[in-house]
Amino acid sequence: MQVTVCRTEHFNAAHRLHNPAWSDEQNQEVFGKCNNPNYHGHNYELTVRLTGPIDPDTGYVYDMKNLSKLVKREILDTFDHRNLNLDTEDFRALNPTAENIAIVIWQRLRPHLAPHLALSVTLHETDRNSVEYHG
Ligand SMILES: Nc1nc2c(c(=O)[nH]1)N=C([C@H](O)[C@H](O)COP(=O)(O)OP(=O)(O)OP(=O)(O)O)CN2
Ligand SMILES: [Zn+2]
Repeated sequence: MQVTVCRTEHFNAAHRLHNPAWSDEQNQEVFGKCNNPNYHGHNYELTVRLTGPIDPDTGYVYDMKNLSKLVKREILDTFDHRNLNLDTEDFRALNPTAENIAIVIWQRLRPHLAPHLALSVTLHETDRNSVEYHG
């Protein structure tokens, strides 16, 4: 029997959507206000889901306290209250769209989880915009 456990966390970060291979005009046309040279911020809401069998000894798929600690260590400590473009190595050469942020989060978490657990992440960038990545 497979069960999914979920943990939701929040982080605040600034970013700028920009393609350095394009002209300023093209960047403005495609990314609009998200291309603001002085950056802008979002209150990101992140949900991490782990799917797997229930351990008969604990009754847990995965201890959510430990999941919280993992997300804090691997994601929040790096991204919270940072400028994603300037302060993080992850987005030095990668446009910090919601899609790319979700993939980076998944890649940061995956090595720390047992292979039998399926991992997916949902990232809300605004109340109305969200992306999902399942690996
Ligand atoms: N596929 C993607 N499209 C867009 C992304 C993205 O990461 N992936 N990002 C943006 C902007 O950065 C931002 O998320 C959009 O902000 P905004 O237009 O203010 O969105 P809201 O939901 O708050 O406002 P609405 O007016 O309801 O759209 C754009 N696109
Ligand atoms: Zn944005």
